[in-house]
Amino acid sequence: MSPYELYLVTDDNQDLDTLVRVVTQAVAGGVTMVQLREKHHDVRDFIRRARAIQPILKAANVPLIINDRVDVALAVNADGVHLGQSDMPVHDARYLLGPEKILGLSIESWQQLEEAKHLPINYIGLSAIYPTPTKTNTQYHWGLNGLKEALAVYDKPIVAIGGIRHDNLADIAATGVHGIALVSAISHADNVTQATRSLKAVIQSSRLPA
Ligand SMILES: Cc1ncc(COP(=O)(O)OP(=O)(O)O)c(N)n1
Ligand SMILES: Cc1nc(C(=O)O)sc1CCOP(=O)(O)O
Ligand SMILES: [Mg+2]
Repeated sequence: MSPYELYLVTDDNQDLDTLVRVVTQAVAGGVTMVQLREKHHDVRDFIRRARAIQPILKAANVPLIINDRVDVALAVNADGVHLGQSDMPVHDARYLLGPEKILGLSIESWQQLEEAKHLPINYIGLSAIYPTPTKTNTQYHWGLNGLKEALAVYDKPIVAIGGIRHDNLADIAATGVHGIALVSAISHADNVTQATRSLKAVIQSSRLPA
């Protein structure tokens, strides 16, 4: 099983109590990785929110990934960082984080995919599979065929992100992609645990036999 299989990216609009509830319930439902994504809070709140969810994730052995900020990841001793194309360059991040931490990079074009083959990263986020209201500044939409082609030419794990929900999940999972990252399908569910279990069941039943 890939550690990226069902990857929750948190909703930065949710207050601390909601964040803790969503992460607790998503872990109960079987998420395999959690990224804390903060776009509005200051660095103190970012660290506070990371420390609030960290014990829940540690108890369940679910890695905590910090979005954008290597300093926050180092401060809380998170398991890794996810960087975009305008965040800290990956060589600098790898130098600061050391060889063991998980480092992910968003890939928004075929040229970036080619360049990523030579970078010291653990996985890429294929940005974005479909347009999504959760992040409106995505540069390119890979679609199902782009995802399949990327899987054919890139050797490290690929995480699909953007506009993935219950009704299009099976097709994405059937490509054999290593991970599926979701914000709203988990964070905005009425019953987070049940939604997570159900998403995971779709992923596992859609995978081609090895
Ligand atoms: C798993 C994953 N993939 C892509 C992204 C997007 O990162 P980025 O391009 O840096 O955009 P922001 O999330 O920082 O707005 C991601 N966060 N996670
Ligand atoms: C955080 C993020 N990054 C993306 C990218 O394509 O780089 S899309 C995205 C948000 C995904 O939200 P939802 O699952 O609600 O569509
Ligand atoms: Mg970023």
